[in-house]
Amino acid sequence: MADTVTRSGTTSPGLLASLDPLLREWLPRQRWFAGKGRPVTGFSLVTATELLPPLGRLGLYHLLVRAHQPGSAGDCYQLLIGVREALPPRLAPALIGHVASGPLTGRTVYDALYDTRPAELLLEALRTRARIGALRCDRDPGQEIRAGLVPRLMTAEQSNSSLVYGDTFILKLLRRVVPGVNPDLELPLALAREGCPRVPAPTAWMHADVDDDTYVVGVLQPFVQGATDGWELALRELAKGEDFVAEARALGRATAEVHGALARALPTATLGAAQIQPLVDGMVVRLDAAARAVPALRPYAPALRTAFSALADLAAEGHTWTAQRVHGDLHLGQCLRAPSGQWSLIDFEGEPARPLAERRMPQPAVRDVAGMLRSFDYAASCADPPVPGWAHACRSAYCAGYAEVSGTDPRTDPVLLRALETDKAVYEVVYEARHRPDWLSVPLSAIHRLAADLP
Ligand SMILES: Nc1ncnc2c1ncn2[C@@H]1O[C@H](COP(=O)(O)OP(=O)(O)O)[C@@H](O)[C@H]1O
Ligand SMILES: O=P(O)(O)O[C@H]1O[C@H](CO)[C@@H](O[C@H]2O[C@H](CO)[C@@H](O)[C@H](O)[C@H]2O)[C@H](O)[C@H]1O
Repeated sequence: MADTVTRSGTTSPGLLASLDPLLREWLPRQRWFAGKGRPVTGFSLVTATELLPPLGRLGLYHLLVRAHQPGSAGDCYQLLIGVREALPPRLAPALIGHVASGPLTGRTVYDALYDTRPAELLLEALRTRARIGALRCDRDPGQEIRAGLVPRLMTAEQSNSSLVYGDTFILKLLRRVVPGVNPDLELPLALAREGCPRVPAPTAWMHADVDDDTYVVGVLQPFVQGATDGWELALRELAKGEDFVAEARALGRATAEVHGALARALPTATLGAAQIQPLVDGMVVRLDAAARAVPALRPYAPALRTAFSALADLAAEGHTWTAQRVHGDLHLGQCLRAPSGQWSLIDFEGEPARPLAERRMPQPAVRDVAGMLRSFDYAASCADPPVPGWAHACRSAYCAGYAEVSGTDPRTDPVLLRALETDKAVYEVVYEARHRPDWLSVPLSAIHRLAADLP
């Protein structure tokens, strides 16, 4: 690969100027674009690496670009831009546009993740630990990567983009990137070191080095073949009127296994009043912001605040909690069930909208439990006709499974659980209002229950 790759630089400024009008139109339409609802007013280049020169049939650029928007410094996105004379019909969905000015005038540019050759180049770069321009690949020497695996782009609704190679590996290319240690690589690596089998161990990874900053831009891991995610499975069982108790219990056990391994692998902390107060303050700030953004939440805000103040009160009385690294955005869709029945947890990025430093802070492990409990509630809300008691049975089984492995039933700390479930439901209200307004009633019905402090 090295001989087909040249370090970029000279063409980059002209390159971005010529892409600018096309990206302004294309970027906001992408599922993974985080700045929805605000116009993109321009771009600046963070780094550009020419992977294939645009002289032949196919040119290829790896870019990190900052998209400027009113009211923020602008998020940085990873783009893999292909350049061709014209797009074959199979690449029509990848079209970004036709360049009207600058060094690529007259050429067609497109999202190269849809294209076989660029996807192959990425795997080859990881396999060979390539260093190309800003890109630096590394891999686990203990795992073999066979050359020549056939790539396909996943079509699932995602916050990032993933390529599957021969049903053997999956490469997640992070779209919105921030400099620093990314928990989506950090935690699976730590779990692999602990020998935890509940999380696919990273096989290889790619960084972009820009001045003093390092961005994690891609993580390759074994593909769990024939897996079904917990959300799909739960909906399937609900549609048949079947309970999900055995799976919920297995998920509780899997979550506790992962928590145990994370607590062994990475620092833990004790949270007393001094540490709980900022945590509670954060919950209140998020609630207030959510109530400003979503008017339907406002009538519940005073009652919801009592869930948070009760936690602060308990801390003031001298109660302490253990904090550790957690998944941070655990829900049924982040759990994969292999045909063997084994569960794996994926996507350790945390809630994407939160600052990285916050996502990497030790927290009560019950935060993940609260996420899963909310998820059973979500699934039950989708059932038509409703299956009475389904969510309650799953929630109980999940907590019981968690207790079997960890020795602690999350329900024995109802104040913490209610605060964290409330915080999650508030997050979901904002998430749904922003991304899926038709679903807003799902977290709002939980808000109604939590505000009344009902089980
Ligand atoms: N190791 C894996 N094996 C099989 N499928 C996977 C694996 N990792 C992710 N997936 C699939 O890819 C989808 C997206 O992965 P995820 O890490 O959640 O990405 P995102 O952060 O973009 O949401 C998952 O919902 C799952 O269907
Ligand atoms: O998987 P992501 O990291 O992109 O997570 C985001 O999207 C999720 C929806 O796809 C969202 O999850 C919410 O909806 C799920 C059902 O679709 C439900 O199972 C979850 O419990 C609920 O929170 C997640 O909150 C968001 O961060």
